[in-house]
Amino acid sequence: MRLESNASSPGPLVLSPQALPVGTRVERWRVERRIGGGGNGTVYEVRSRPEGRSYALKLAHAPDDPRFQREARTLRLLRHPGVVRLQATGTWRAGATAYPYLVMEHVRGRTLYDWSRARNPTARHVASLLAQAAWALDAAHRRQVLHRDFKGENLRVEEHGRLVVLDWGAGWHPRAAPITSAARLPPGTGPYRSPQAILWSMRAPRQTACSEHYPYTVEDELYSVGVTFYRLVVEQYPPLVLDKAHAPAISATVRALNPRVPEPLARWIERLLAFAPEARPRGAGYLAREVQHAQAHGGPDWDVPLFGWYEGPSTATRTTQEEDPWGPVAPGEEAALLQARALREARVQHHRLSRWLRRRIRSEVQTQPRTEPASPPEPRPKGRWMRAAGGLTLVACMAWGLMLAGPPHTAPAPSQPVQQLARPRGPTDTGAPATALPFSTAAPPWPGNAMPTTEPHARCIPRLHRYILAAFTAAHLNACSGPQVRPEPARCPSEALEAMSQLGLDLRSHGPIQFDIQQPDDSYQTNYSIVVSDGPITSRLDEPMGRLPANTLFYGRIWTGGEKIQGRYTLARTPDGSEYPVCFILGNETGMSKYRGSRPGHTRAHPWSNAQVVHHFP
Ligand SMILES: Nc1ncnc2c1ncn2[C@@H]1O[C@H](COP(=O)(O)OP(=O)(O)OP(=O)(O)O)[C@@H](O)[C@H]1O
Repeated sequence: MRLESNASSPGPLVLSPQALPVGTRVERWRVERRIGGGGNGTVYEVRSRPEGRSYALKLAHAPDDPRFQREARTLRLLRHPGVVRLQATGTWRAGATAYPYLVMEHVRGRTLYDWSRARNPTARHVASLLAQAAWALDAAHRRQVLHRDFKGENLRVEEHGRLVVLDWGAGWHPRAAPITSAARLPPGTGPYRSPQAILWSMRAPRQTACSEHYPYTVEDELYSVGVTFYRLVVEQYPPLVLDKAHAPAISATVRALNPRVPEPLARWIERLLAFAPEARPRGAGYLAREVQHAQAHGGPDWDVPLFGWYEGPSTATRTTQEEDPWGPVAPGEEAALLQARALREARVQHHRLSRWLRRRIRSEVQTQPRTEPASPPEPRPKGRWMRAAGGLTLVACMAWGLMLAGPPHTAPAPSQPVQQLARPRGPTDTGAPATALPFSTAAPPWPGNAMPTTEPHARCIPRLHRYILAAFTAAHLNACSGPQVRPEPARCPSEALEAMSQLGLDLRSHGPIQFDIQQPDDSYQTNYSIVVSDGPITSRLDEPMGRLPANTLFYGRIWTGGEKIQGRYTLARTPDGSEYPVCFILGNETGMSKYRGSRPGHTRAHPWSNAQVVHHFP
C-alpha cells in the first residue's frame, strides 16, 4: 500500500489510485482487494452497497483520464456474454483530484494462458474457447467495434469454461473519441501485430505523411486471434513473416511443436496467421461457426490433454541444479494443477525453434532499429593516409552492415531510427462517417484510427539519413564488433537523457524484464533457463516504469564473453508503438549472472532479469 503525503506540511494523507487499502469507499463501492494493474488503471474487486454484490472496479491512474470515458462508450455498445459487461461509471475524488473509474462485472477465473497452465486443456476445450472468442469479436464487429488489443492476457476463462474478452480501452468504433497518443500504429501489443501493420510502420516514414495512422482492420484483429491461439497450443509466439515468399507452413510447425494438436485446429490457426489478409477467415462469425463444426466432428484425439503433466522436480530444474539471485524455487509446488511439458523436451524444442527463427525468418526483433549509445569521440588519426584508411574502414563497415541487413524488401529499414519523442497532431476521427467493417487493407477505410496527440511534432527523419544510420548501426553492431568481453564505457546520448526525463525515469528507475522475447515468457513458471549469445536482444518490461507501461519492449545488445552477461538497451518501444531513445543496462552495474554449464556461444541464464536506468554505460 502506498500513501502519499506532503512531508513538509503534514496534512491529510492522500491515497494513491494504484493502492487503495481494503475498505476504501469509492462512492457506493467498497474495495475488497486489488485484482491487478495495467498501464492506465488498477482493477479492484469491490462490493456494491447495500446489495453486497461483487464487481470489478477499474480506477484510472491519471486524473480525468479521457480513455475511461472512451472505454465506457465502447462497452455500452456491446452486449454479449463474451464481452465484459459495464455496470456503472463514476469519478473518485482524492483531495482536489478526480480519477474516473469503470465498474464492470467481476469475471472470475484466470487469464487465458494461466488457465491453460493450470488446467491442461484438450483440443476440444481450446476449440470451444476459440469459438467463444470469435463469437465475442463477431458481436463487436457487427457493431463496428474493434478491440485492437486482443491477446491472452485480455481474456479470462471462468471455472466452467466461459471466456470473456476484457480491456476494451484500446477499442475503436466510428464515433469513438480519438486517443491522445504520439503513436502512428494503434495501441496494441508487439507480437500480436499483423505483418501488414509491421510493414506499414516500417515503410510509413518514407511513404506517408507523418500525420497518417495505420488503418487497422478486421483482418488485423483475426491475426491477433491466431497469435493468441498459436501461443496457447505451442507456448511460443509464431514467427513473424514479413515476406510472403518465406511464409512457413504454420500448421506443420504447430504440429511439429505439439503433435497433440489435431490437424483441423492447426489449420485454423494457420489460416488466422496467413500472411495475406484475404487468406484469413472471412470474419469472426464465420470462424466461430467453422471451428464449432470441426470441434463437433473431432475424434478421440480432440480429448487428449495438449501437454504432458508436470512430473515433479528433476535434475533439469534449478531447484536441485542451479543457484541464482532469484533464490530457490519450491519443488513441485501446485504440481497437481501445473500443466507443463517435460522440461528437457521444452528446452530443446524452443531452442530449436529459436535457431530456426533466427536463420529463416526476419522477425520484428531482427529488423528493429537498434542504436548504440554515442561513444566518446575517438582520437583523430593524424595525417592524410590515416584519414583515408579510416574512411575506407568506415565504408567497408557500412557496406558489410548493409549486406548483413539484406535487401530492403526482406529487411526493411527501421521504422523510426530513434527519435520519436515528438509526434505530429493527427486528424481527429470525430465526425468521420460511419463505415462498414473493412475486409481489405488495400484502401484505408477508417480515417478514425488517427489519433491526435498533445505532444510536440515528430521529426520524420529523411530517408538518406535513415539508411546511413541503419547502415552505420548495422555495421557497428554486426560487422565491426570483434569478440568482446564487455563494451567500452560510454555516455548516454543527450536525446536519451531528455527522453528519459520526459518519461519520468531517473537513476533509481529499474524494473523486471523478460530477458529474451524470442523465447517463451512462461519459463519462470516452468522453471528452466534460456540460452543466449552475443548480439541484438529484445526484452520486455513486465511492470510499468515511470511513464513506460508494462510490455514496453527494450531493444539492445548483449555481450556474453565475460564472467557475467553485459547488456545495454538504447531504444524503448511502448505497446502503442511509440519509440524513445533510452539508456538501460541489463541486471546491475556488474551485469547479469550466468548459469553453470554456460560455454562460449551458449550462455545459459535466467529467463527474467532487471533493467536499470543509467546516465553512463559502465
Ligand atoms: N472485469 C474484470 N473482472 C476480473 N478481472 C479483471 C476485470 N477487468 C480486468 N481484470 C484484471 O485486472 C488486471 C488489470 O486489468 P487491466 O485491463 O487494467 O490491465 P492490463 O490489461 O494488464 O493493462 P492495460 O490496460 O495497460 O493493457 C488484469 O489481470 C485483468 O485480468
